[in-house]
Amino acid sequence: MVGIELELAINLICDSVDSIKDIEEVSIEKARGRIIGEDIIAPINQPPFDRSPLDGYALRSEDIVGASKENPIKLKVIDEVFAGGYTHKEVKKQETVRIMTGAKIPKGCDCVIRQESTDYGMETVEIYEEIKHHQNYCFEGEDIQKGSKLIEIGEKLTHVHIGIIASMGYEKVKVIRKTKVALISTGDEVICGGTPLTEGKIYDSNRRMIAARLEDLGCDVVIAEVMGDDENLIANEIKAIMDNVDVVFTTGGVSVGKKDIMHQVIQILDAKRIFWRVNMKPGTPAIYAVYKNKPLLCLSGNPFAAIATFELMGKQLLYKLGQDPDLKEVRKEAILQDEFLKASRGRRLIRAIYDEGKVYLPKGGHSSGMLGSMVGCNCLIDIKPGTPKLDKGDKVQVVLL
Ligand SMILES: Nc1nc2c(c(=O)[nH]1)N[C@H]1C(S)=C(S)[C@@H](COP(=O)(O)OP(=O)(O)OC[C@H]3O[C@@H](n4cnc5c(N)ncnc54)[C@H](O)[C@@H]3O)O[C@H]1N2
Ligand code: MOO
Repeated sequence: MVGIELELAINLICDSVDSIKDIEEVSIEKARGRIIGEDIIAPINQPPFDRSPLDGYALRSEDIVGASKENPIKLKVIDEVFAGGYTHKEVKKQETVRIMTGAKIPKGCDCVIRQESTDYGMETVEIYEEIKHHQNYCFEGEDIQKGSKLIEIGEKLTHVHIGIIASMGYEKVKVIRKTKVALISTGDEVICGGTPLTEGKIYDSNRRMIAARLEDLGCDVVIAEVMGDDENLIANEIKAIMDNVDVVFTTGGVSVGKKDIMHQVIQILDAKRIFWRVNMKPGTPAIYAVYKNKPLLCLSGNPFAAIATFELMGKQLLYKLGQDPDLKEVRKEAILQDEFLKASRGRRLIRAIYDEGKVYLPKGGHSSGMLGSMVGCNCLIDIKPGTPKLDKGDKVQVVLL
């Protein structure tokens, strides 16, 4: 093999770029899935006051010792308090306040009795059950203590984080800005959808497919173009867009054909080529270069090769840039449930479906140019070089997508 190992390729790619440090402030409505750019320290207690978890009566537990249905204890109701309100009255011996769930517990009370254990009295109330000190009592700060660290810089915000941030009264949060990506599909045979398909042409799938995947991965696709085979045009375009993006991905034109123009594009740009060819199938002829200190990853035009190498190398590059922990490569051992009869002289990665330790092959072809059988696949089986075939029951390693 003439290329480098996949692991080395990933290391070279990741070592060549710095993580994005730019922070932007976004409304919490838009913050789900973003990487937080600051520690969030609680500015208040949650709940912000001692409150009732029940609809009932707030009282002093010592006043109702021994209370039961047979031996009710009568208390004077001195006020009524709803969630959102409060009373300034202090509850003294043999007194109580009618209270609703979520309302602030009045001074003097140390517990709340549920209304079902009373006669629901308005002026006075009969209590039918004894409860203890601090029973049915929510303390200020019992959920979140003022000053505690709620979210650490670098965490990915889930809906639960958003709930917590919202409970602290914040409307905005600082996050790492999204990774800005440009995509270019090359090849004179590649045309955009919506135009008639003429002889020898094919519709572009790579640009739309990778753009959609980039959205899944939380990136901002700022440019997505179909550009033909003119190396000067492509080089000029990359020159023009590189300042506005963090990374450029291209597909097509990386192999050894007369029109495999990405080699010339890299020369015209005077970009630093880091590697060409990775010891694996699909996507062997991938090229990686650095231009204006930014990454230019050129993938094979074959749609399966393009998406597989994007998943293996492109995703790790995006992980380094945007620091989204969900983008880190995950490998699992699995037991193959089908056979794969093709010999793998070199390392081969094939599409498959992983489910709880088992892995299934999809129906349909496995070649680099075929995308149809990729539907529903959620992993790549990493087949070692020199594997004659895979049998049902073989233990394999998969890379989750
Ligand atoms: N003599 C040799 N020929 C080839 C070799 C080799 O070593 N010696 N390597 C083969 C391998 S492996 C691959 S992979 C391909 C890679 O070719 P390129 O990356 O240069 O890609 P293209 O030739 O431009 O396209 C390949 C294939 O994919 C179709 N394509 C391209 N772009 C798109 C797109 N945006 N959407 C859909 N389909 C696309 C294109 O029409 C070709 O059919 O080279 C082998 N050849
Ligand atoms: O390396 Mo290429 O993607 O197999 O056909």
